Amino acid sequence: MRFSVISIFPEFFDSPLSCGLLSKAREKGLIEFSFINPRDHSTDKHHNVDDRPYGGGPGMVLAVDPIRRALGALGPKARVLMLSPKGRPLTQALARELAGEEEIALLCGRYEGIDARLEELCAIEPICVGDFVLNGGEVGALCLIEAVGRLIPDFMGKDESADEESFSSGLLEYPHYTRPEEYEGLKVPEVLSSGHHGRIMAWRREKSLETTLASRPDILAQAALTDDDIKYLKGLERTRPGRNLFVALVHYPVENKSGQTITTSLTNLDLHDIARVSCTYGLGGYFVCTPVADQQDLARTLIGHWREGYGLKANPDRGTALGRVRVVGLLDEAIAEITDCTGVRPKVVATSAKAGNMTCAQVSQMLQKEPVLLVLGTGHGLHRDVLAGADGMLRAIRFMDRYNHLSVRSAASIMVDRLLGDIG
Ligand SMILES: C[S@@+](CC[C@H](N)C(=O)[O-])C[C@H]1O[C@@H](n2cnc3c(N)ncnc32)[C@H](O)[C@@H]1O
Repeated sequence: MRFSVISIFPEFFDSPLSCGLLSKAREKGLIEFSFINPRDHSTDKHHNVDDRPYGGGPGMVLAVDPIRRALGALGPKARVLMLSPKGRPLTQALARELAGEEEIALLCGRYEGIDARLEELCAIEPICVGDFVLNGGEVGALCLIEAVGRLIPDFMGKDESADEESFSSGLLEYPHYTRPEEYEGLKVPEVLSSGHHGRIMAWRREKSLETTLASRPDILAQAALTDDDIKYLKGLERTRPGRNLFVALVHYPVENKSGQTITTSLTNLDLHDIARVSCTYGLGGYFVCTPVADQQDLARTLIGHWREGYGLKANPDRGTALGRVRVVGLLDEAIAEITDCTGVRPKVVATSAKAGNMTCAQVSQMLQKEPVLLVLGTGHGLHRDVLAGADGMLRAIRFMDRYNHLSVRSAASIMVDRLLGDIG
């Protein structure tokens, strides 16, 4: 495989490519490197390659012409990648795909980046090595060279090493140990000295699942899992940020179509469905807020049927879900109850189909450390005073579309799932 690096700092690569396995791969002829400096392709008498940005602002921009000329020096089969924060993320799957190429060209930006017209003129794939900004593409190019290079046959002592590593199976790798067998009172797990291949494999899979759950639940949610994996995960202790999430369904004060203050009636479906969501996602609780005494009685009668009456015999699971419902008069009572039981006043996050700028990621972050009360409205939405009194407002579901009229039950399910997913 050949890596052709287009960079105004080719010397950047001297040391990393002259040690360790990359240097051995070069000696064995598995990988070849060539460097193209855009300065050598500049028609400017001072070999300048950058200029000031149109529209003003700080920094310089790499000009299109010297870079385009530099790309002209590549072989016909080169797949041209440009290191860029806006690119496709560099993942193990992409590294595997790239390991099958004959020639990879790596275009390294500097300063504010490269004149945007280059991408209109040349077939270039932008690649990003992480959600952060580097000074230039060179460090990213080195990441890619190493991630791809080590997947080339014969690069590593044993090719199977790559199959068991983190990300290869969609999970993080299990922990490793070496001698001494005991250090500072910490022993190497007994199973690893048992010589029992089957037990060692099973232990490693379990540790891999545990490590991924603890460190990267986001990738666990996407990983291919066997029935045994799922059974093992079900038995694991885990922190459940969902316990910090409370939901309130407000029947007063809400607004009608004309913006007048109204009280809406309770619906059996809202009661059941949001209770089931609350139970499924392990929420801290679900408050139904109505100051109307008859409506409160009705809610308690319905709950009683499933908790103690005939419903309990017919479907005990429903009783479990409805056991989470608390009937209160006003939202403030829900806030006071949560404050009493958690010792902390919850952050109140209002919801609306029309407005809101808090992201689910921000609220998920809050749930890691404090209780949050997600407030849903009925009728034509929460009263303006409730919105004004909230600590924040969650961005509307499908905020970019014209039609986003969901039932409050659907909205509650979607929001809770976005905040907690399968793992939270
Ligand atoms: C200072 S950065 C330019 C950042 C650019 N102004 C922006 O905000 O997107 C200079 C160069 O570093 C490289 N670079 C910086 N961060 C990167 C990342 N996360 N992944 C890949 N390349 C990156 C790119 O080649 C980029 O053109």
